[in-house]
Parts: sequence; C-alpha cells; structure tokens
Amino acid sequence: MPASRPRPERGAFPSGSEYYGHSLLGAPLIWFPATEASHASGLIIAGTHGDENSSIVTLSCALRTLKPELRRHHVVLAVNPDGCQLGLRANASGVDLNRNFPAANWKPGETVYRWNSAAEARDVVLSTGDAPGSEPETKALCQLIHQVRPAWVVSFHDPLACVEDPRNSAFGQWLAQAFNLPLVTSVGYETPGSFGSWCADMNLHCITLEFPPVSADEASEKYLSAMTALLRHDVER
Ligand SMILES: C[C@H](N)C(=O)N[C@H](CCC(=O)O)C(=O)O
Ligand SMILES: N[C@H](CCC[C@H](N)C(=O)O)C(=O)O
Ligand SMILES: [Zn+2]
Repeated sequence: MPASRPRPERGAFPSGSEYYGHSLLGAPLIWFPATEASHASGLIIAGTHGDENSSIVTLSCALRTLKPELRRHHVVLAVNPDGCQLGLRANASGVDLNRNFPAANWKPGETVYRWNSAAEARDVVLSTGDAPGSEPETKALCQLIHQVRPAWVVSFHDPLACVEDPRNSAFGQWLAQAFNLPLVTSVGYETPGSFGSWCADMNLHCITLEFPPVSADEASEKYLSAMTALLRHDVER
C-alpha cells in the first residue's frame, strides 16, 4: 500500500488540527496531533523564526503528502505565525523567540542575528523579551509540551545546513543521513534562552535541523521524501 496521497489530493490538510493558544496579534497557534499517537510520539516544529520558510513549507507539504493514518508524530508548522505574516525572524514585539524560552541560561537585553547569508557579522538587534518565557508564543509552546510530553523534539531552522544533536544519537545520525546534512553536536555559538536550552534543562532530547539557504520551492522537492519519512519514523533511541 503506498504511503503517500496522490498529488491531486495534497492540496488540503488532513483533519484533526487543534489550537494551543494565540500569538500576540491574535493568530491561532495550530498543532497537528499525531494520528498514530503513542508514548513514543515526538514533536516536529518549524517557524520559530518567521523568515525561515523553506522548512515550514516542506513540513506542510509532507503533512499533506503522507497518508494521515501513518503519521506517528505531532507537528507545529509555525511557532511564530506573526513573524511569518510579517516576514520577521522575531515575533510582533521584536523578540527573538529562540532567545525567550525560560531556560536557566536565559539572558536579559539584546540579541543579534545575521541579516542574510551574505552578511559577515551578526549585527541586527532584537530583544530576548522582558522576562524568560514572556511571549505568548513561547509560553503556549512550553504548555503544549508539558501537556503532550513528546519523547523528543526536532526543531527546524535555516540556513546553517546541519543537524545539531548534542547527544550524537542514532536518531541524529538517521536524520543526518536522510537529509544529507552534516551531524554536529553544536551550531557553534551561544544561544541563551533558546528552545534547545530549555529542552536540555528538562532532559528532553531536542535535535535542531538547519536547512541550507534554499528556496521553499527547491526544499519541497529536495527534502520532501526525508520529511515524509520523518513523520512516520519509528525512532529507536
Ligand atoms: C541568515 C539568517 N538570517 C540568520 O539569522 N542566520 C543565523 C541564525 C539562523 C537560525 O536562527 O536558524 C545567524 O547567523 O544568526
Ligand atoms: N540557528 C538557531 C540555532 C538554534 C540552536 C538550538 N540548539 C537551540 O537551542 O534551539 C538560532 O540561532 O536560534
Ligand atoms: Zn532560525
């Protein structure tokens, strides 16, 4: 039996999406609970940075490609929907959500990012928020994770072209092979208050998968089969 829906049927999402809160501007925060949910279900997230759309689009394509009854893992396509609508890395308050999680290493003040891949320095300034977990998008994701208790999380970003697995696990190796990206134990710079830092505090295994600088059009071709395989992967850990 084929695992994929035929292409003419991939326009619409499978039923069963739910809300887990609202963004600052009032957009629904949407998640797709696993159809085949179990204690081994993981959570796959994208769009923490609203300007990193190649993985959002590819994950959406995979969700609409895989036969719904085969999906083992939960999905959040856009952690930061206001950032997606505004074409921003930050949320609508100028907070980099990946520096706002209530991790022990959260830092007050400013954070910087790289304008684009051509920029040599990280010199664009954002805020880390008024307090750890101050933003509605961050709070709601933490609550969802406390409620759902996923076995692991894969968090998609771009454009650093790597699979970051601090545990160097068999699952990390599988992802690196499936997406044909190098496996590393760190992206190579400090990310206080990041989602991965918060997960580490809770001993929740978080793997960050950074696409290369690729268009959504190209990524939805190049990575569709790996992403679809991830949604149904029986992770041995
Ligand atoms: C080039 C891109 N705008 C960017 O900010 N790159 C990294 C971070 C990428 C990410 O958060 O996934 C940076 O250098 O800060
Ligand atoms: N490029 C991402 C890297 C995230 C690293 C990951 N380990 C995490 O903690 O979320 C960023 O600058 O936010
Ligand atoms: Zn990012």
